[in-house]
Amino acid sequence: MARIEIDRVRKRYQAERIVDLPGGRERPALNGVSLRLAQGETVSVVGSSGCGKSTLLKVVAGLEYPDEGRVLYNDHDVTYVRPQERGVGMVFQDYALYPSMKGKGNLAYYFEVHDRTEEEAERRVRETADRMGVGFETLLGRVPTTLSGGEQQRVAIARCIVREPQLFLMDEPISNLDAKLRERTRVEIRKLLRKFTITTLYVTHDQQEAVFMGDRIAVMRDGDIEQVGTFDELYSTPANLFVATFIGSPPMAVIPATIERGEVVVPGGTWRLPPDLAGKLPAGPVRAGVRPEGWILDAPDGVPMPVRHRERIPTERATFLYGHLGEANVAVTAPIDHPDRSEVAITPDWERVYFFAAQSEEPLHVPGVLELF
Ligand SMILES: Nc1ncnc2c1ncn2[C@@H]1O[C@H](COP(=O)(O)OP(=O)(O)OP(=O)(O)O)[C@@H](O)[C@H]1O
Repeated sequence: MARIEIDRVRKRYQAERIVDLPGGRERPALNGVSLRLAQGETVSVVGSSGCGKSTLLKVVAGLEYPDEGRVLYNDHDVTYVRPQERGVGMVFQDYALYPSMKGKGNLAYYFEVHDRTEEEAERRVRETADRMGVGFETLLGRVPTTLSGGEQQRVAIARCIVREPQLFLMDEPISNLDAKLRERTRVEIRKLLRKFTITTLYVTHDQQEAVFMGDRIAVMRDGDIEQVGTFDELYSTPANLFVATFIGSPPMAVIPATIERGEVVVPGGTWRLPPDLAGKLPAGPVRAGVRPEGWILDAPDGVPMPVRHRERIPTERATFLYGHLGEANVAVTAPIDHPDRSEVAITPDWERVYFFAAQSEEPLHVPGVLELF
């Protein structure tokens, strides 16, 4: 197990394959990324396609070398150490099991190529199988083609664990599985990670999976990490508008607004600001950010919102009402028995509303945070 430090890593692929940004600018796959993982911690790396997640993982594994920056395991600089000397276990989307070997052979192969004794291999495979939990033993006697995707992924994970890696690197390990199996397998992986407490970097494009797996979550965009934190930190104190809208489902509504004489003017109406907020926000255009649970329904100063559709969430005893204010998509949490109406009136709960600059992603006001200026 190791403490990992990724220190200002920059990685640019060959010029002809670099992604172009609008305006002819080019950007590297990693743009000076820093991240620390505590011993035994799982950090999820989440972001949309092409943002650099896999490249980050490859640099940490030693499969790619950075142009600048360093990677340290327990304070040792391993930036240019070969992957096989780093003690990392890697699990990818395609299971990459040795197809001709049974589960047991897949686990024991490492000991064979490293000239370890058969007794050691036997003992370690047995210990790992025991720790992998119920039903794993039976997978040892089967070849990969006879296993389901989830089973193959369990064998792939066990094949890493049997080598006692310092670090686990997982890149979309369950994205090839169907929805039901994905759910089951993610619970299983999470349990294993907790049980073995191996430091893990877990890459996914799925926000919910990132939240489920990670002790902390790193949100990436265009080669940069925008913010790292627990789900609660990212949800309640997002560093910018991108993180605010990326984390949370349904997402935060972002409503173009104008601050004028202590009021917020939005498409379809006006809300009066409480005095502390009125004194804090600059007059002129801003963007108001409100999460589904941050609305008050049918207050006297509510702005009308036509309800386009409703989604009942029985497990939460709630209904989401979806509509628009101007161009902005809005989701509102309502009680499960909220009457089916074509229009509701909505007012932000001022204790929960965010304000962002109109032209940049900078937060102007984050609820619960006293001073941003
Ligand atoms: N071998 C390569 N050569 C050239 N460009 C590459 C190479 N690998 C990745 N890239 C580019 O670098 C950027 C980051 O890619 P990367 O695979 O790290 O993103 P990602 O976030 O993992 O994406 P995805 O979720 O689609 O796998 C992308 O623009 C990609 O096209």
